Amino acid sequence: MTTQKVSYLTQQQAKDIDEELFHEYKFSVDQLMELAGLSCAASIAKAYSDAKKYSKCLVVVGGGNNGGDGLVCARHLKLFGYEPTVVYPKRTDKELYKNLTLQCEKMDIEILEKIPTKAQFDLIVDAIFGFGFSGEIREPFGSILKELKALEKTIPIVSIDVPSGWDVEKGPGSDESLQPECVVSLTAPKSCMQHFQGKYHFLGGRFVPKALQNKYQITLPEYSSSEQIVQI
Ligand SMILES: NC(=O)C1=CN([C@@H]2O[C@H](COP(=O)(O)OP(=O)(O)OC[C@H]3O[C@@H](n4cnc5c(N)ncnc54)[C@H](O)[C@@H]3O)[C@@H](O)[C@H]2O)[C@@H](O)CC1
Ligand SMILES: [K+]
Repeated sequence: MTTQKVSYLTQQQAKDIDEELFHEYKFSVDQLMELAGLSCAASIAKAYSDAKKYSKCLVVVGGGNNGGDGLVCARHLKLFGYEPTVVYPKRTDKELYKNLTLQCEKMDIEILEKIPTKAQFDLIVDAIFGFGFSGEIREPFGSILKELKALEKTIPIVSIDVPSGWDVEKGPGSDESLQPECVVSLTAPKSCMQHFQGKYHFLGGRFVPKALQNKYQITLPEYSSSEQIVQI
């Protein structure tokens, strides 16, 4: 764990940095998503390293880029020896998402529409909402978050970037706000993470150019050598 200082981003700053990465630095979405999803799987492999004990991972995927990170994460978890199942209630009608879904299917990762009631899982990956979340939670995600909340006391939840149901800046508020055991912040933690009380907080998404970091005056902990993640 690091004791170095870390900055927290407002929702607008997260969106501005995202825009700049794509439009000024000309990264493509799939480039950054691959690194983001990989760092989530790497964080899981670090915090929940016993791939037998935590074999059955349920990856719950939303319709935006946070969901895309979840699909990439599922693929890497499989390569790391876990047995992920994806729940993808509203498939995104874009080529990138279709490709990510196909890649999972071709790696024998089951893709379901609903959370199975009978199956037992060892770990839940929350890839429902990231920094693009706002307003009242719309269905089917309100019901899905309720189902996950009923499981969170017995199964550890790992949230990608922002715990779903949390206001990106103010933190948990509604009854549907998850209380994850682990969060993997991407690029830099969002303001809501100042309210995080879980066990593990990692930073991943090691793709921020120094000039961009300086422009937004973001202080981040140092990644060591070739590591994709650093524990905060
Ligand atoms: N530059 C970056 O920082 C990167 C960000 N990435 C990921 O991209 C995420 C942001 O992606 P997006 O901007 O696509 O946004 P999100 O994926 O956070 O959220 C957008 C999705 O949630 C839905 N949604 C929003 N509010 C809702 C509500 N109240 N009820 C129901 N549905 C709601 C939208 O319809 C949309 O499908 C980040 O959190 C991170 O996970 C990574 O993929 C790569 C790089
Ligand atoms: K999330």
